[in-house]
Amino acid sequence: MQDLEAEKMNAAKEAAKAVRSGMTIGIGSGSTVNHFIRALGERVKEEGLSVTCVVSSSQSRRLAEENGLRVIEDIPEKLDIDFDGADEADLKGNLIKGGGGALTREKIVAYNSRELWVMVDSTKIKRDYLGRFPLPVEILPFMVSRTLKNLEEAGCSCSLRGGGAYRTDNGNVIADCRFKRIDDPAALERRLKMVPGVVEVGIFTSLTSRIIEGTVDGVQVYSIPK
Ligand SMILES: O=C(CO)[C@H](O)[C@H](O)COP(=O)(O)O
Repeated sequence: MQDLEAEKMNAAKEAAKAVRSGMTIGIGSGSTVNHFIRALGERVKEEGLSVTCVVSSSQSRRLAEENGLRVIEDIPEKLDIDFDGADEADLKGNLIKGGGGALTREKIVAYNSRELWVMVDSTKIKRDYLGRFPLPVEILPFMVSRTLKNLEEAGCSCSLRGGGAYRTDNGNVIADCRFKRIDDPAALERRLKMVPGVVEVGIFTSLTSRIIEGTVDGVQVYSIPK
């Protein structure tokens, strides 16, 4: 049986090796990122690395601080590298994110970083098309039933995460949108962002620089040309 946790850990440990003292990095959210934070925390403790980070969720913030990382909220310069996970990734670097609900801050952090390194287990890599994982879209709670209908006009069926009870760190709700398949991620991202009430769409395009896929005994690294 595949040990996905071991794959995530291998990807995270490999990524953590790239951090150098003095860097300011982005840190996303999720179980793979949690492995990354712990691996980096060990390096901070053992090697005395000085690392500053901007994190994309309250949960990652807690773990980062517990592991001795310095967390800041804002910075005028771009971050050196953003390290994050994904729910799906293709080999052009298109991603579906937001399984953990932190997609808006994750996209802000990724956009404002020189590089985005994505750490995934082998089940997340999709060689044909994205869209088996329901696409998370963060929306305002105001007139939410109309926003869901407007999203469905793009060819999906939507449900509110937790029946509407789930709230993001920004106080919004998440619509999980089921498409049969996503053939043109960039066009769909643009289309959904036009719907009033949509705060952010969990499709990430043109941001990824590197995908680190954890395998049973190591990693496979894919560099994504810009
Ligand atoms: O986008 C995310 C959170 O919003 C995560 O990166 C994504 O859900 C993957 O999580 P995990 O590493 O637990 O599989």
